[in-house]
Amino acid sequence: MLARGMARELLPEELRAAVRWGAAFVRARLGAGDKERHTIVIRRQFDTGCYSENHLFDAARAYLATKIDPRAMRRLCLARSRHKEPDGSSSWSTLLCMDDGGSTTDAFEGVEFRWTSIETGGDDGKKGKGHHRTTPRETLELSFDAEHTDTALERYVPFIMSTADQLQRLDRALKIFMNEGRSWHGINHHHPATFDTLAMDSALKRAVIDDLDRFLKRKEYYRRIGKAWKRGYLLHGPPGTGKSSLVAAMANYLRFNLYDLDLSEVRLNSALQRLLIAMPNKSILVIEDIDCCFDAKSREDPKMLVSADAYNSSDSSDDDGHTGAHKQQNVTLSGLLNFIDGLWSTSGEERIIVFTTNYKDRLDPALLRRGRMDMHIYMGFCCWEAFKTLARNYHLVDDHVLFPEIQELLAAVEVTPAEVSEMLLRSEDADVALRVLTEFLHNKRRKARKEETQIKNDKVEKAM
Ligand SMILES: Nc1ncnc2c1ncn2[C@@H]1O[C@H](COP(=O)(O)OP(=O)(O)OP(=O)(O)O)[C@@H](O)[C@H]1O
Repeated sequence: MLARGMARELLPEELRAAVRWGAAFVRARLGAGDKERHTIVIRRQFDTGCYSENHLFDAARAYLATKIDPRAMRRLCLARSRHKEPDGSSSWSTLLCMDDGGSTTDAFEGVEFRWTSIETGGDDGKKGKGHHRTTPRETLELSFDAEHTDTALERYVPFIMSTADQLQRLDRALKIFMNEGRSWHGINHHHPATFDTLAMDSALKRAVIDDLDRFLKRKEYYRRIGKAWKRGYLLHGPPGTGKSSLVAAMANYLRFNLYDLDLSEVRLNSALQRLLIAMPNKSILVIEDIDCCFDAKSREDPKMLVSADAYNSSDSSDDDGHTGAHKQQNVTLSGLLNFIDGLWSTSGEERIIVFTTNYKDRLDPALLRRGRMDMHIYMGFCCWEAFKTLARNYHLVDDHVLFPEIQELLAAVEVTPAEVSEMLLRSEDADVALRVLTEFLHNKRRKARKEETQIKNDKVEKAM
C-alpha cells in the first residue's frame, strides 16, 4: 500500500499506464500456456497441381518484411533482386526476411499472431555421384490462440494478401500504355506530378483525393448495389492549367497504370472493344480532348450511334471490318459510353476513366448527363493559392517581397499555371525568377488593357 501510494505521488499517469499494460502483458504471456494454440502452415511450394507456387507464402513474406525489426533479430536474410523493364531500364528491390528458426509477433485487431520461419530437408552438404541436390522446404508457420481461428482465416490472411498486393504496386514502376493498332504498348511512366506539387484550389484538391479514397474503399458497396466498380472524371479548363498533370498525380497517388487511348487510331467498335477488354484492373483510362474525338455528323445522326446490343452481337467480328453490317460502324461517343458502361460492368473492376477537354461547352450532352462522369473538375487559371504551390515547388519559397505585387497581378490577369511555371523556371535564383514573372504579368496586364481599349473603340466606331 505504501509503495502504491508513493507511486501515485511520484510517477506520472503515462508511466503508471505503461506499468499496468506491462503487468497485463506478462500475465497474458504466463497464462498463454494454458490456452490451446492453432497453427497455419504456409508452404512455399507444393509438389504438384496449381498450388505448386504458393502466392500466400510470397505475400506473407513481403508483409512480414515490413514488420520485422532488424535490431531485434539475431539472424536475418537479405535478398536483392534486379527487374529488367521492357524499355531496357532496370530497378532494384530489397527483401528482408527471417532465417530458418526466426520468429516475430504481429498484432491484428487486438489478437497476437506469432510467425515462425522453418526450413526442412534440403541438401545437407553431401556431394558425390548419384547424389541429387535438393532444395530445402521453406515454410512459414502462423500460430495463435484457437479462439481466434476465424479472425486469422477470415480477416488476417485476406488483410495480408491485400497489404502485399499494395506493397507490390508501390514497388513496381508505373507504366503508361498507348494504343497501337489493336493492342496496348507500354513504357515506364515517370511523371513527377503529385497532389503536393499540383497547383490548384486546395478545397477542390482535397475533394478529388477524398473521392479517390472513397472509391478505393467501396468494393463491397459497388458489388451490393450491382454497379461496375469504376469512377469517371471529366477534367475541363483552358490549355496549360494542369489537366494532364492531374491525371499523372492520380496515377501516382493510386499507383495505377495509365492507358492513354488515342481514338483517332481506333476505327471500329470491335477494335475499341478489344482494347477496353485488354485493360487490367487497377488502371486509368484517359481520353484527352474528348471534344475533338467525335465529328458532329456522328453526333447528329442517331443511326450512327452504336447501341450496347450492337456491340454485344459483334463478338465474332474481325478488326478489319470486312464483313457484316455493324462491323463497319465507326467509333462513336455513344458506342464508347456503351462499352464502358456495359463491358466494364461484366469484366474487371477498380477502374478509372478520365476525359479531358479544353471546351466543356462543346461536349456532347450524352457525356454531361447526370451519372455519366461522376465528378467534373475545373482546372482554372493560376490563382494566388496555386501560385504559392508553384513558388514552393520550384524555389522552396513561402514568402518574398514581390509576393504582394504578384498577388495583385494574378487577380487582374488570366495566366495559366503552365505560363507561371515557365517563368519560374527561367532562373534558379528565386529573386531573378520572381522578377521575371512579375515583369511577365505586368506585360500581360498592359496587353489585356490595350485589347480592352481597342474593343471599346471598335464599338464606338461601329455605333457612329
Ligand atoms: N495546375 C498545375 N500545377 C502544377 N503544374 C502545372 C499546372 N498546370 C500546368 N502545370 C505545368 O505546365 C505543364 C503543362 O501542363 P498540363 O499539360 O498538365 O496542362 P493541360 O491542362 O493538360 O494542358 P492541355 O490542355 O494543353 O493538354 C505541366 O507539365 C506543368 O509543368
